[in-house]
Amino acid sequence: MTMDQLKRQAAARALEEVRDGMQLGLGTGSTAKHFVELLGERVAAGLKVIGVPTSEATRADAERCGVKLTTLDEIDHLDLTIDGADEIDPELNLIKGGGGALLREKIVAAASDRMIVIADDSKWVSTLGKFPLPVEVIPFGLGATRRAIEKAFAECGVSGQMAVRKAKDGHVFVTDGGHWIVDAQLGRITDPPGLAKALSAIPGVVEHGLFIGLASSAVLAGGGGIRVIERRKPKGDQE
Ligand SMILES: O=C[C@H](O)[C@H](O)[C@H](O)COP(=O)(O)O
Repeated sequence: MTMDQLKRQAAARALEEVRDGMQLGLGTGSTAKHFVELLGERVAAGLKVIGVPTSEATRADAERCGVKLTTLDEIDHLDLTIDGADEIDPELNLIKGGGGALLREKIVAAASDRMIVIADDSKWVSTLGKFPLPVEVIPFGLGATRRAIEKAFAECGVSGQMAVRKAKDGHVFVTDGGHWIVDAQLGRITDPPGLAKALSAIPGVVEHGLFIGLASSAVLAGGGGIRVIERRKPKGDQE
């Protein structure tokens, strides 16, 4: 089975959790795209849901698939968010933002009663950090922000190369919110909640790709079938 087929299987399993009338957060990336397409098929067959997209790319996909959309200004909460991830650890802490959508993804996940992470099982790791950690920053004062990020890394016992993300055309990658992303090659993040807190305290950091205590469950598709892992601690618990 190809990686893409595994992603679609995980998306299909998560779709089983969707009920008529739900307000959904719609994630970003190649796995979330499968979910939006499968959701579109259910909508065409009569399912009534409304979604909040986490990126302009997902907005376009959802519109193409006939999924009705709204915003977090028009509704006050979401029942369920389905999104992919770049890494998932056994506590269901995540690294997200490989596609640059981390800011809207985190706002949507935080506004949602539940978040299901869908992935092929190559995303499952014992310790986060092999995937470069995306940190979304304001371009103004970037030198100072980078120094503050380095200091936060040192205080949290991690270090590694940082690079401003470039788009395929070689220009600086600009997020949907108009910010830049610094990717940090940390290798091993031993205290994800501690690092998340330290990064959030830096003025030039808009958001970072550590999702702590947000995922309720993970659906992992692999050669041996599908595994569903439930988070043991309540949503928002970072200890
Ligand atoms: O910014 C992008 C998102 O966080 C994605 O959910 C993440 O990068 C995983 O994407 P994919 O499903 O394409 O591996």
